[in-house]
Amino acid sequence: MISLHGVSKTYNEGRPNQVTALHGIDLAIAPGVTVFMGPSGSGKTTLLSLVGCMARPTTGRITLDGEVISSLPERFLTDLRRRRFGFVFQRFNLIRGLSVLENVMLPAAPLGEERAVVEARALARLESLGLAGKARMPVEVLSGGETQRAAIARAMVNDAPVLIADEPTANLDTALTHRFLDIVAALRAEGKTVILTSHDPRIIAAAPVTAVVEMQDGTVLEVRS
Ligand SMILES: Nc1ncnc2c1ncn2[C@@H]1O[C@H](COP(=O)(O)OP(=O)(O)OP(=O)(O)O)[C@@H](O)[C@H]1O
Repeated sequence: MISLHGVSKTYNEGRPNQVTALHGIDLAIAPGVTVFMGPSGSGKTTLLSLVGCMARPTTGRITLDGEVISSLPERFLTDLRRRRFGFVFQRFNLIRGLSVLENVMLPAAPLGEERAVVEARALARLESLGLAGKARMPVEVLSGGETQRAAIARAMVNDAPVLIADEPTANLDTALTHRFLDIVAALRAEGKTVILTSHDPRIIAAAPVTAVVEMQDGTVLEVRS
């Protein structure tokens, strides 16, 4: 369970271009699939970056399974980020010149596990996402949908309990969106917490979604679950 207590975020504090992106958010995110929606600029990406410990709130605190994560020193935060969170970026950010398998194994490198252990886990993830046959190929040969699945495999290689994805279906057609939702349903069945932002009505109406959080002007307008 992730909890936000009075979380605010102000960018460029004290400067003429100061923007308060989040205003005193109180919210609980349970295991399952939570989708953040709302107009552009309503604070969705900012909220995801705070929950994923990529930035710190200006005020308030965030807890993960009861542990305060919003005020940890940077060196603990980096480790926590690697072990507890997987990220799928909108552009997927796979590294060209490396194979699919090498890309998927990357987030495990700093954790110091044996290469064979990580490779087995990465291959198992690729297999479950239907990409085992492409593991040794360069990422450049993947289609759009395959690239997304490789990015999900990479995000999940450390078996993190929380997957965060910003607009994951923005560039996908209907068939690939449904495929993505099947993957999300499988992650939910594994007991993971999946946190998404989306403008896509197909996602919001989808079966695996457990909660929809509607944001407006840096506040939570409504939570439907
Ligand atoms: N790094 C930053 N520096 C300054 N202002 C920022 C920064 N990131 C976001 N903002 C501002 O914070 C507000 C919320 O932005 P955010 O990206 O969180 O919204 P969003 O709901 O994710 O929008 P979109 O749907 O367009 O991605 C906006 O006014 C934006 O301009």
